[in-house]
Amino acid sequence: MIRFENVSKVYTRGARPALDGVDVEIERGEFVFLVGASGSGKSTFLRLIMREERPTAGTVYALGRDVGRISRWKVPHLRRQIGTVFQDFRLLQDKSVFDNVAIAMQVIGKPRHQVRTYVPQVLKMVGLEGKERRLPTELSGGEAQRVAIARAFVNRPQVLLADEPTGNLDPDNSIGIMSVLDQINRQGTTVVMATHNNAIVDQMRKRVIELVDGVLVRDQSRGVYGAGR
Ligand SMILES: Nc1ncnc2c1ncn2[C@@H]1O[C@H](COP(=O)(O)OP(=O)(O)OP(=O)(O)O)[C@@H](O)[C@H]1O
Repeated sequence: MIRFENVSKVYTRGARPALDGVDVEIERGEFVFLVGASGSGKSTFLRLIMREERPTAGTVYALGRDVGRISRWKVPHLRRQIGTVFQDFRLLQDKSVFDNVAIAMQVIGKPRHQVRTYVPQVLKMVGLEGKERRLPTELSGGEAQRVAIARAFVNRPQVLLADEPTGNLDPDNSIGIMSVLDQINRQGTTVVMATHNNAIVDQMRKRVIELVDGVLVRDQSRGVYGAGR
């Protein structure tokens, strides 16, 4: 599903690599935490998968393709199959909850009857039934992140990448968000989540990949945040 083969990423010539010789494989249907200190390369790892960056050396495969080499015009097609969620939600502030999610379907040309059917279904799944007409300013942080997840998932991507999705949330809301991500994973979507949230990682007992200064130092199934360190 996702494979890094000896991947390095150097943003600025002469600077320390953001990723340094990373080799790892993530299978279809897995749930993986990516942990490490600030600046250890977690966001870079995710950006390489969605082709926001290209590797300086090595190869990144996602969904059967060499992501660094697909032509520019095929990048949108790749991204359709990869949902993304960020710490800061990134909602359209002047659009309702419903419209924030509907847009993800409309931009890829899904017919209106499908939008009317699937948007309420996915909003229900994330626990926002009855809040379709609210604006983002009328939501709590936890609710806003649920909208962002609904938007990322409504087209049923094969992969969901989440960069610090609980970073702005209190512990209760974080647990709620993790339960939604877990449900999504149980429906078959591969989830890769970068996080500093040790309580969440310790509680979920999923695979943990740890980066230190761009080097993969640990890959543990059913791991915890700071094993053996
Ligand atoms: N666009 C960029 N240009 C230059 N350097 C960058 C760029 N993006 C990231 N870096 C550098 O690459 C390294 C890894 O950054 P990255 O954002 O991947 O780390 P991270 O683990 O996601 O950090 P955080 O937890 O703070 O988000 C850092 O040293 C960072 O300063």
